[in-house]
This record gives sequence, structure tokens and C-alpha cells, in this order.
Amino acid sequence: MHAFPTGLSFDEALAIVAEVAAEHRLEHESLALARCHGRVLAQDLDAPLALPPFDNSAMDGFAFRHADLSAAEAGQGARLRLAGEQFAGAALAPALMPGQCLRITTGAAMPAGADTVAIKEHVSLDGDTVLIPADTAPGANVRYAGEDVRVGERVLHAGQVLTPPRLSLAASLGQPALSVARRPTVAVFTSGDELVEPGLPLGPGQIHDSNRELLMGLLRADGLEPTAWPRLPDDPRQVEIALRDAACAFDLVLTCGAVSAGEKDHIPAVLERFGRVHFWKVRMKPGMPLLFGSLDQARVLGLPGNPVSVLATYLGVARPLIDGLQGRRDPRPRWRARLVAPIDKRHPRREFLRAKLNADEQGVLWADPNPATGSHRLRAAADSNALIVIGDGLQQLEAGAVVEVLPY
Ligand SMILES: Nc1nc2c(c(=O)[nH]1)N[C@H]1C(S)=C(S)[C@@H](COP(=O)(O)OP(=O)(O)OC[C@H]3O[C@@H](n4cnc5c(N)ncnc54)[C@H](O)[C@@H]3O)O[C@H]1N2
Ligand code: MOO
Repeated sequence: MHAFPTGLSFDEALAIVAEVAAEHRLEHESLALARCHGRVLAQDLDAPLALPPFDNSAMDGFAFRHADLSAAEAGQGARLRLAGEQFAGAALAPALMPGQCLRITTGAAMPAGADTVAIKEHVSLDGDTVLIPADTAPGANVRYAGEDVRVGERVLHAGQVLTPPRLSLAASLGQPALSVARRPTVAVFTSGDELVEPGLPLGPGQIHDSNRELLMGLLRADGLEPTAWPRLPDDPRQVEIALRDAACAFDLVLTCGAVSAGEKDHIPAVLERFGRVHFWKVRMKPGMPLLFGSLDQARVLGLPGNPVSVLATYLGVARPLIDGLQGRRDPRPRWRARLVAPIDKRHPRREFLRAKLNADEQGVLWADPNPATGSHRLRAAADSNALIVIGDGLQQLEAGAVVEVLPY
């Protein structure tokens, strides 16, 4: 009997991940906007000013009082006297008098007294007389103060991911810095005596370490700056020392390999002995031997060694853990697609299948499953761009059935 949950469903595993992540939420830091891209916002932002802050012109042209046009003979334009200019950012021009107009540029404040802008290309100039076209509608080409954001309105919420437009909005509201969740520091381990660095020759029974590149790439694509540790040999003492060393210095330790039932699978024992196991073995395929625990100050996720298991457990579990540690509340988009070919799943586990996603002319997204099944078959993952997620239980899905997909 284990002292921790084992053989749990994928959803049960995710619930534990969310709970543990919430208990170990990373602290906040105030960062200059330029360093906030992709971060999770840790504060709400209420607009200290309106956007636009003042009524202004949407076009280069001439600002005038529409009443002057209404007063002109029907169908005739208004002939107005050019009284000056109002350029964007320049000192405010004096108020406009009846019968006058001002040259104005895009973004310049509307002069007092003016309520409409005629577009430069639509007017004709005769000395300092400007002929405004008769069909210029009242209020044309004016952008009003507060029409985008009102003062005091909540525009950003804690838990949102800072996209470039959100950072741009914060900048337009005059914020030089924002409070954001600290990014988790991540140590990445690969393990196994059979592994050899790419570039070095292979001896008998050896293979190149491919998971390191996979995992480091997945983490970097999610905006993290992971640290790769020297590969772990299949030696229990060395595994223990390296993991305990990393766990006192990093927020998250990601390992791959050495978590199933083999004589050389030493990682679960280290967590059991020196830390805590939150769960081990999840009813998912691939990725079944997945291990989750805590050691010293770190959360430790032990991904199974087969490359496609690494991909599935990263996208399915490690990413929600990383999101949870940062307090991300913005849901990631849930993509759905139609199956190009039927699927007959004869086991009860949640399954992740490699597939190619393509949108057809009608805008329907299709997922074409790769027939390769083994979790060692990396080529099929490289030929694909998404994982199809097939729910728990036996499933017979026709071609055209709608499935969840995780693009990568
Ligand atoms: N008796 C059992 N055997 C296995 C079980 C089980 O439950 N009982 N589970 C199988 C499943 S499912 C998987 S997945 C693997 C996972 O095993 P480990 O996480 O312990 O990983 P390893 O045994 O170390 O490696 C598995 C496989 O992946 C290759 N590998 C490992 N690391 C890398 C790397 N960095 N780059 C490239 N390839 C890597 C390794 O050579 C093995 O072929 O266990 C099954 N067995
Ligand atoms: O669950 Mo394993 O990850 O199938 O190869």
C-alpha cells in the first residue's frame, strides 16, 4: 500500500497539480513593461485616465463648427476662413469663432468651438478660404475622450497573461511598470546510462539524448529560461545528490526517465525518502508512469522517458503546473477539430495521439491522426503539430467526430 495516490485518472492528477500549485504560488515582482511580455499579471489595473484623454481629430484636415455648414445654402459647401493650425502635441490653439476653421492633424486636440473635421483631400483651398464639402456629417472624424476607456474602469485583471496589446494598453495609461508573478526557475534533467550527447559517437546499446532538446524547447517556447543539468547516470546516490541539489535552488525540477518499474528507476525513491510524492502513475497513454512530488523548495515532475510521453505529459500536466504556479487565470484556448480518420480506443486511459491539424476552405479544423502508436516514435511527433486528446473509457469515434486538440 502506497502512502500517496497512484493509478489515478488524468483529471484527478490535474486537480492535485492545481491544488499543489495554488499552495506554492510564486511571489510577485514589479517589472518595467519591457520585461513583462508573456508574464502573468499579479494586480488589477484601473484606468487612472481616460482614453483617448481628450477629443481629437481622426484625420488630417480642417476642424470647424458644423453649424457653419448647416447655415450655408443647401447643397453648397461652407466657405470658412483659415484662422490657424492645431498640430498634434502643439500648444492649444485659441477657440474657434463662427465662420472660421483650423488646419488640424491626426491626433491633435479638437480646438474649443470646433466639433467636426473635414478630410484634407476633400476640401479646396483658395488663399485663406477653405471650401468644406456639403456632405460632411456633424461630428465627422472626431474621436471622443473616454470612448475607448473611461477613468476608473478596470481594464486589466490579475491572472491575465500580458500580451503585447495589454502591455500597450498599460503604457497608454501611463504605467511604467506592472506587478507580475515571478517566472518559475526550472532545472531540467535527463537520465540513463544509455544516453550520449548528440555529436559524440554511439557505443553498443547507446542512443543520443533527444529529450533534453525536446523539454528545453517546450519550456523556452512557453517563455521560460530553463537550466539543463548534466545528465543523470543510473546510480541511486548520484540521482539523490543531484535532485536534492537542484530542489534547494529551483522552483521546478523536471526530470525525464527513471520513473517506471525498472531496477534503475531511482527517482520515485528519492522523493519518497527525502520529500513527498503527490501522485505516481496516471491513467494516461502515453505517460502512465508520471510522478509528481515536492522536494525541498521545489515541485518535482518526473516525466516518463519515452519521447512522446515527454511531449504528452509536458503539454497535459507540466504546462498546467507552470501556469498554476504563476496564478494564471486566463484559460488557454481550447481547440477542437474533426477527425480525418476514425479512432477505436480499446483501453480506459486518457489518450494523446499525434496528429496534423489543418483548416479547410470552409474554416473547419481537421485533425489527421498519425498511425504510429509507440511512445518511442519521435518521428511521428515531428511530422505532426498537435496531440489529439481522447477521453477516458473505451471510445469509438467516427471520422468527422469532434475531438480536443493540443497544438504544439
Ligand atoms: N515493467 C514495466 N515496464 C515499463 C512500464 C511499467 O509500468 N512497467 N512503463 C512503460 C512506460 S509506459 C514507459 S513511458 C516507460 C517509462 O520509463 P521511465 O520513465 O522509467 O524511462 P526510462 O526507462 O528511463 O526510459 C524509457 C525509454 O525512453 C528512452 N529515453 C529515456 N531518456 C531519454 C532521453 N533523454 N532521450 C532519448 N530517449 C530517452 C529510454 O532509452 C527508454 O527507451 O517505461 C515502460 N516500461
Ligand atoms: O505511458 Mo508510456 O509513456 O506509453 O510509453
